[in-house]
This record gives sequence, C-alpha cells and structure tokens, in this order.
Amino acid sequence: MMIVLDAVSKWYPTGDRPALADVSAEIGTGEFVFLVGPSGSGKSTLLRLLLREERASAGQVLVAGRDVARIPDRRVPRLRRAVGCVFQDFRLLPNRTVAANVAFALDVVGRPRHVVRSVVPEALELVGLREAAQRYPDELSGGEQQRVAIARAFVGRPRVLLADEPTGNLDPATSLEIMKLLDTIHRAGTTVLMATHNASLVDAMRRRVLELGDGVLIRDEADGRYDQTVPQPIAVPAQSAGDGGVDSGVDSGIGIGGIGGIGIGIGGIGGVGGGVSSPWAPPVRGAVG
Ligand SMILES: Nc1ncnc2c1ncn2[C@@H]1O[C@H](COP(=O)(O)OP(=O)(O)OP(=O)(O)O)[C@@H](O)[C@H]1O
Repeated sequence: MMIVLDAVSKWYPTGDRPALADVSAEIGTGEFVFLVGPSGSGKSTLLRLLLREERASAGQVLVAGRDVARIPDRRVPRLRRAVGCVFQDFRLLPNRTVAANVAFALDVVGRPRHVVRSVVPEALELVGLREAAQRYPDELSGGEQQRVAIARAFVGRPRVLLADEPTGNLDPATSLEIMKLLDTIHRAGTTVLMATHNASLVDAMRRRVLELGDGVLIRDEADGRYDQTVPQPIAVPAQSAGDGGVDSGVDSGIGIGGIGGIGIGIGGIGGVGGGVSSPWAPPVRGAVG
C-alpha cells in the first residue's frame, strides 16, 4: 500500500467538529484516486496530513510504509520529495523563471547541479513547455502555469502525486489538458490522489472515488462518478403518473436536502457542469472552491 489511513481524525483547535472523523482507507501503489466532497468536507485536510503539514489528532497515516507522524522533523523534506503536490493556485515563485521554478524543488533537497541541469528540461518536455524555460510565470496562461507546477511536482520523481483542486482555476478545455497530464504521470507508475470539484473530469475518467461528507468517508467506489448512483430515496412511479414525472426522482431528492440549486453549482465550479447533480448532496458550506 502506498497510502494507509487508519481511523484518522483531525480536530483543528478552533473547530466545533472534527475536520476528519475516523477515516480509514488504503490506496495501493500505482492507483489513481479522486477525492470528492463539498467545500469544507475535509479534502485539503486529508492531503495536508499526507504531507505532514498537519498531524492527525487520532489514528495513523502511513505513506510508503512510514508512519508520517513519527517521521523526525529533519526527515520531513525527504517525505515531501517522495510526495509531489500540485495546488489550485499553482504556487510558483513569481520572480524566478519557469526553469528555476522547476529546479527549485531539486535545489531544496540538495540535488547536484548536473542532475538538475539534465532533469529540468526533461520535466518541462513532459508538460510541453520546454520552449518556455526562460519565461516568467506571469507571462504564462493559467494552464501553462499549472503545467509548470506539475513539472515541478514531478521532477523529483515522487512516488505519490497529490493534487488539490488542480483544475479549479482553469477553463474546461485546459482542465482536460491538465487531467491528461496527470493521467500520463499516473501511467508512468506514480500513485495519484486528486481532490476535485470537477464533476465532468471525474465522470469522464471513471476511477476510484473516495467521498468525504462533513469529515466522514461516505463513499469508496471503484470506477466511480462524481455523484454516487444511489436508489432514489422515495418511490415515485405511482405519484408521478399524473404529471409526466420525468424528474420526480430528482424532485424528491431536492425535497430532502432542500439544496438542489447548490448541487448543480458544484458541477459549475470547474466551469463545466453538465452532469446531473446528486439528489442527496449535502449543502455546500462557506465559499465555493
Ligand atoms: N487551519 C484550520 N483551522 C481551523 N479549521 C480549519 C482549518 N483548515 C480547515 N479547517 C476546517 O476544517 C474543515 C475541513 O476543511 P478542508 O479545507 O479540509 O475542506 P475541503 O474539503 O478541502 O474544502 P474545499 O473544497 O473548500 O477546499 C472545515 O470545516 C474547515 O473550516
């Protein structure tokens, strides 16, 4: 197993409920897994635990067989070399060139210069940006910046790539390009865990889906979609006979949650929408994205 979460809970000091509650899951080496759930459901918290940016309040987090909480502070950089990450807001250094941004990841972990000089162009080649090596982030489109961020995450050949909403700031076509790139990296043998609100991408890829709701793991589905396919909670045929009843099922779901419009909004965050929202989706809290 590349990632093991064993009864993991996380309370933030200021929180009135746990950000993660008794989450257990295993992700095998070489798997591609989507992590979904509404805003505030705990996705970023889970990723932060894997990077040791936060520590679990209870339970165990293992990455590549190591108990992350027990890694001595001086070894945390080594963990972060084994675990590449990509974020919604790219997080590039604005005053460094593209090549320097990618090289920075290696400089930090003390790779020799000749190694840096050979692998940085390779990583830029992988993301199709070799020609942009000497440009600065603000001279690139959002999609190009995200590709630089992926090159930076991948240049150290991590065993795991974590992506926190990597398409959140991108249009649908660009999002698809980024998705393909992550898929390529996955096919090269990297374990990928991608937190996303992008329903179209999840539905198109049909990979394993882990879903969080209020910090609880509520779904672990192979070949899943963004929304769980569940039997309708209320039987509709008899009552729908008089009015056509085409969307009676959805109506009944909305009645239960009272949040149909917000459900549709989840699909829209990635700018693509299109999918039918989950009739039982819990309400979105706080700011979108
Ligand atoms: N540093 C923090 N201090 C206190 N509470 C926090 C902190 N970070 C997150 N939380 C809370 O923990 C819960 C889970 O947040 P988290 O950011 O993990 O959710 P998320 O699913 O990643 O949301 P989004 O999709 O909006 O990024 C939320 O209730 C949030 O308010």
